[in-house]
Amino acid sequence: MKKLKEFLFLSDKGYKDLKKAIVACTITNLALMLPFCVTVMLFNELLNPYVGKQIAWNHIWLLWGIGVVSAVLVFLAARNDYRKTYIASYQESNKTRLNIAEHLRKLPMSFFNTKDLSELTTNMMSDCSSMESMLSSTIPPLIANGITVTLTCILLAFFDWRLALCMYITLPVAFLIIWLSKNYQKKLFERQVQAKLDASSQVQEYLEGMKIIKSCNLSGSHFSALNKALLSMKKIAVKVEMICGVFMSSASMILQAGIGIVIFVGTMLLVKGEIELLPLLMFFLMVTRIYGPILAILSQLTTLLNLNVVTERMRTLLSTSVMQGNDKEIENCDIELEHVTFRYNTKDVIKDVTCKIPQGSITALVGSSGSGKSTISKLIARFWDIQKGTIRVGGKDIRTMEPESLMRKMAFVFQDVTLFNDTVFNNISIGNPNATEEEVMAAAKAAYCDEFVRNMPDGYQTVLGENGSTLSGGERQRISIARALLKNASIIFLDEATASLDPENEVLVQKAIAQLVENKTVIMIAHRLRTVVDADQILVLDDGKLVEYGTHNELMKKKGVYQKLYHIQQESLGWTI
Ligand SMILES: Nc1ncnc2c1ncn2[C@@H]1O[C@H](COP(=O)(O)OP(=O)(O)OP(=O)(O)O)[C@@H](O)[C@H]1O
Repeated sequence: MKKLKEFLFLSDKGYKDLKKAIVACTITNLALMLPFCVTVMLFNELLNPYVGKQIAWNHIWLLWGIGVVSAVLVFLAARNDYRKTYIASYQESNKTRLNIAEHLRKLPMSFFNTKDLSELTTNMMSDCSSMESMLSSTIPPLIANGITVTLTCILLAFFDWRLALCMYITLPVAFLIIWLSKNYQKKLFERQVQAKLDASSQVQEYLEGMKIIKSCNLSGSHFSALNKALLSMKKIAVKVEMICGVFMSSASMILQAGIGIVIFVGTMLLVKGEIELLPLLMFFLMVTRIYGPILAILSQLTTLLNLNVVTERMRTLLSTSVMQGNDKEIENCDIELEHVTFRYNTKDVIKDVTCKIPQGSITALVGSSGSGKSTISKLIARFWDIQKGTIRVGGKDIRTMEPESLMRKMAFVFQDVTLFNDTVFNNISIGNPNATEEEVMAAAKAAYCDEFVRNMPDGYQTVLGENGSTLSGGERQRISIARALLKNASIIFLDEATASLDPENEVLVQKAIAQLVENKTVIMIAHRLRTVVDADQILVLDDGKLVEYGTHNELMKKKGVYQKLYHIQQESLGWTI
């Protein structure tokens, strides 16, 4: 049982609930035997005239009474069983989903580099659902059925051990069939899980790429990839059903052959006068009922034996170590990079970078596309841990800092703004969930959001749709600035937020940014060099190396990479189409 707890990642409460559910299921099973016993006793009374006795009508009425009471008991036991199994298992799987979400938040970004989104969605939804059904409709009934069948077996052996033996003689063979087929079934099951993952990944890609598929008329090739994935999922599902069906039917046929054996042996014993009619009838009745729970055990056993297939991915996910660090406070916001080298996969993308970003300064990161500007800013925010060197904020190595505490000091305004399918108000207040309504409004006003938000159908309570699809680029950008303003972090990262905006929106966003960066340490990733002319220092990156640094004037005088880039951009401004 302890193993089961680890296997299913149960909390202490979940484990206790599971044990309660097993007891509740066993009680239901035992309660279900009451009407059966009453029926046997009724038979006994009604058969009295055939053995020269009188029917005792008071007994019959008493048995009727017991029958009604046992029906009520069955109802109460079933209700209790439902509460203890289903409700508890839904609560537990909800907790597991939240645990996964919480764990994901603490994982380094390198983990997400190796996972695709649909796999994580499957983890949270489908794997948790499988565990939910294990907890509700597989494990408690399976164990309860096991207990009931064993108890019944012992009870029947007291009546007549020979018939009890006949009843259970086929059971080991049926179990053996399922046991021997378990490895084969597991392989099939693994293939089915993989096919489902592939299909959901294809569906996600298809939906995400809908715009491109439509605009480039790619319907044929993309649809065929999706079609192929769905087809192979169907094929493997049919195969699994068929093969599992064959094993289950064989086990069930062999098991139920026990009915014939009981009838045959029972009749022989009756003819020889070694058994009375009533116990024989009881065995006949029992034999038709007992195989139901045993078959249920057999079919659930397959699922239980494949449990690790379902839990394997969850285990990998939940056992991936989270980012370490306990320090919560920093004294200032001076940032220092010392011989920093970093790679995402195999190739170094940041190479031996050493630089200082003083508190309260504006530092611009410039360089050609792919030179490592975004990577440097993500490393300072500890989205990834570096492989060589040290990054310090306020004099402390960021690897010793608790990622959340570090993140509290930082706010980001990126070009690709992420908005949630929630109200405008909630999208802004993500910056500081404890902010009052007035503070949220003030941040929205300062970020020039107030006017367009008030023109929306429900004002601040308007739901934005998935990723704010109903807003323009500039509006989305201003909401993200309001969010950052509300966070009031000391270090601001700007990924040249205005690069893709029209002039009118650009002016508004620039004004909002001016409010945001006042008295802050600012790191801006600049694509257009005219925006960095006033920066306190400019770091020039080339192929992951820091090749130059200084102010605009200093770098222009150097006549190096920066000056070259600057001139190229100046020339391009003069181009017309
Ligand atoms: N998540 C990632 N996984 C693997 N490689 C990545 C990842 N992100 C970036 N890279 C690679 O790292 C290198 C630096 O990328 P980065 O985004 O930091 O450059 P950049 O200077 O910001 O580029 P741009 O100006 O085009 O945004 C590139 O070669 C890029 O392909």
